[in-house]
Amino acid sequence: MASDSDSAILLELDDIQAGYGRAALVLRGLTVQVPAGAIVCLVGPNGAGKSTVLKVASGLLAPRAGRILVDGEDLTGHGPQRMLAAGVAHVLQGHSVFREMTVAENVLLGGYTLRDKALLAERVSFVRELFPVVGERWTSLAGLLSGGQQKQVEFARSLMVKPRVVLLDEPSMGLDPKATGIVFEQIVRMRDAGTAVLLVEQNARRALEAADTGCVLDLGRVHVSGPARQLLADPQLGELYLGGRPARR
Ligand SMILES: Nc1ncnc2c1ncn2[C@@H]1O[C@H](COP(=O)(O)OP(=O)(O)OP(=O)(O)O)[C@@H](O)[C@H]1O
Repeated sequence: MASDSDSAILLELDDIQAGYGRAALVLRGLTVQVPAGAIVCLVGPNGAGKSTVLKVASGLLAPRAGRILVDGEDLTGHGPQRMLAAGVAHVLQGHSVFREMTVAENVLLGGYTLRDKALLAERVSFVRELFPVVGERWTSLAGLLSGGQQKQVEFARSLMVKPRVVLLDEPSMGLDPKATGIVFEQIVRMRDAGTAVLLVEQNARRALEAADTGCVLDLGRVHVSGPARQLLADPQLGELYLGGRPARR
C-alpha cells in the first residue's frame, strides 16, 4: 500500500529517456516528482533538456524509456489530449495569446471542451478572480495588454479545464523585472488555489524563490534536488547554475 507521502505525488516522471529523431538522447534516466499543491522548479544550463522534460510530461514527446504517472496511473505513451484529460496542462514557451482576439475569447478557447455551461461559467469566474487583470481587461484585445498581462491570460486559459498540474515553460521570458515579479506572484496564487506547478526557468534564482522544490538538471538527469531554499543557499550550486553566489544574509 502506498504511504501518505507516495500518495501525495501527483505527477511522476520515472527514469525517463527521451530525445529527438536520431540525435543523441537529451534525457538519460531523469526522475522528477511533483507533489499535489507544490511548485517544482527545474533549473539547469542552456540545452540541459528542461523544455524537453515538459514536452514528455504533456505527451508532446514520447519517451524512449521510463514511465509517466499521473496520480499513480501509468499514462506512458499517451498524447497531449489524454494527458490534458488526466489533468496535465502545458503553457508553452513564448507568447501564445491571439492578439487580434479579446481576452475573453482567448480565455474561453481554453474551455472549449467544457459542455456544461454552469461549469464553464464557474471556471470563468474562478480565473477572473484569480487573475484580476484578466477580469479587468476582459473585453480588450489581448494584443493591447503588456507582456506580463498576456502571460496571465495564458495562465487563465490553461486553468479553464481545471488541471491538476500546470507545466510552465519560461514564464518570465521577455518580461522586465517588475512584470516578472507579478507573474511569479500569480504562479504562487495558482499553487495556493490548488494547482500544482512544474516550472522551467532561465531566471533560476527568482523561480526558486517562488518554488517549494528545486531540481537541477545536468547531462540529462536530475543532478541535485531538494527544498528550493536549500538550493538557493548552496554556494556551489549558486556558482554553477544560478548565475553567481547567493545574496549574503
Ligand atoms: N524539436 C527539436 N528537434 C531536435 N532537437 C531539439 C528539439 N528541441 C530541442 N532539441 C535539442 O534538445 C536539447 C535540449 O533542449 P531543451 O529545449 O529541452 O533544453 P532547455 O534546457 O530547455 O534549454 P534552454 O534553457 O536553452 O531553453 C538541445 O540540444 C536542443 O537543441
